Amino acid sequence: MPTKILLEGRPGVGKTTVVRRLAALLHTRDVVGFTTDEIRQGGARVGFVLETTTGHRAVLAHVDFPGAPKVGRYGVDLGVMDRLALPGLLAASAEPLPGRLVLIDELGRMELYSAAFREAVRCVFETGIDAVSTVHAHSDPFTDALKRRTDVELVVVTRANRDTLPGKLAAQLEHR
Ligand SMILES: Nc1ncnc2c1ncn2[C@@H]1O[C@H](COP(=O)(O)OP(=O)(O)OP(=O)(O)O)[C@@H](O)[C@H]1O
Repeated sequence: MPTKILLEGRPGVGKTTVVRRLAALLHTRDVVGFTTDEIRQGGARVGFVLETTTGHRAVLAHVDFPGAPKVGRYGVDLGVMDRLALPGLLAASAEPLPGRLVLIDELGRMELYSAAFREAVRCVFETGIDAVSTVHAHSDPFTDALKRRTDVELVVVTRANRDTLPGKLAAQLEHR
């Protein structure tokens, strides 16, 4: 049975750091997916950049982007989800090769504005592929349904466990 792990955490608790460290520890896995990180300017957060595991980067959201959609102060460029985030997820679920692992950071309000992304995530969770995804702690019908799935392990990321989680998860995912 494939391993599906959701890493839930409050904003800024360290979810992206956990999945980046995890990816660096996964020597036997072919990791496909993306992470999102904040862009800071003069100490203030001004946007978010999306980076694929293959090294492609683009600004997903920025205070200077007009939107729509807008999430808080940020205009979101949904084209970035289509161009960068989706192809890897769709390819991985279409052909769930042995050793492949999907990494998604994160299932958050900005990313979930894309209906195509939601559909790609649904495919990943329906297919027999291992997946690790970070997820916001907000209540939301799409992510609430994923969290309720009996085949999903929901792990809450806290300041107390964020340093040990990458190693624990790597051990779980490498010994297969
Ligand atoms: N294990 C850690 N030890 C020390 N600092 C950390 C650790 N993990 C994260 N941080 C710091 O906390 C901040 C937020 O980390 P990170 O971006 O990983 O959190 P996040 O939960 O993904 O945030 P967001 O909700 O904005 O996506 C960063 O400045 C990061 O350097």
